[in-house]
Amino acid sequence: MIDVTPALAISGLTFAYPDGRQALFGVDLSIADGERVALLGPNGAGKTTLVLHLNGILHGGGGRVEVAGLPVTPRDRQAITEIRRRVGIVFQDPDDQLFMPTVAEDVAFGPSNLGVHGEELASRVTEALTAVGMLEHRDQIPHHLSFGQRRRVAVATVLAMRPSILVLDEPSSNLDPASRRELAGILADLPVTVLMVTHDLPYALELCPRSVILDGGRIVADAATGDLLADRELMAAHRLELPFGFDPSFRR
Ligand SMILES: Nc1ncnc2c1ncn2[C@@H]1O[C@H](COP(=O)(O)OP(=O)(O)OP(=O)(O)O)[C@@H](O)[C@H]1O
Repeated sequence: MIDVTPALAISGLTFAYPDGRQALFGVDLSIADGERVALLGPNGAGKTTLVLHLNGILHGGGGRVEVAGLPVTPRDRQAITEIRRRVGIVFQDPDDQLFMPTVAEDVAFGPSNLGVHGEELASRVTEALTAVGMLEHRDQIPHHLSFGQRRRVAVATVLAMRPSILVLDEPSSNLDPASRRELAGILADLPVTVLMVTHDLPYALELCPRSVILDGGRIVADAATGDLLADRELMAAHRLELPFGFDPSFRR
């Protein structure tokens, strides 16, 4: 039988911060295994709030989040450890994720905490660093690398956990054009389900066949990325702007 359990299933997710500000108003989102989806929306739309629910950092509102069929239940420590293995979040600032003396040790840190050791650990480190084109830097001090290289290593630290879904928060931010393009090539080849939060609409078009627009804590559109970006009224209504001169129809 074919397994049709979605990689991510969110239903009726609501959340208000302790100061009373409601950030999510009943979000429903299902992502199939192997899909690559961009999460778009203006500042303050609720994108980060949504992402922080995927591994239980934020919780306590209404609704349900399931990762590969496993409910995100933050009060169950064993379940949440498994969820944090399954949901790999690459935060915007790689320095939030790199703190060991060498690149290889940073990549080994997560899996070794889960009890992976010896040859299995070594092969995961090699595999993850190879996937991001950073194997030759394995013995370097992370903070001696360039920003773009550190972002790639941050992606490797998450890949080494063999996540069922990779969540990328603004992966192209602060990269020069060549690094941005190289990272796109790396991300396009990863055999993993991806949810990418981005304001970089050409990047969304290049990497994600499907996009979801979140605005005011609600999903307001969910369609093929090319179709969304070509809908000028929809884009303007949600403060989404393509770079000057960029024509999304060229890429479809
Ligand atoms: N810690 C907090 N306490 C209270 N309100 C918050 C907190 N964090 C975010 N918010 C509010 O929740 C709403 C959603 O914010 P969120 O950071 O999720 O938006 P975003 O879509 O990620 O924005 P951006 O594109 O600017 O990163 C905003 O109104 C924001 O002011």
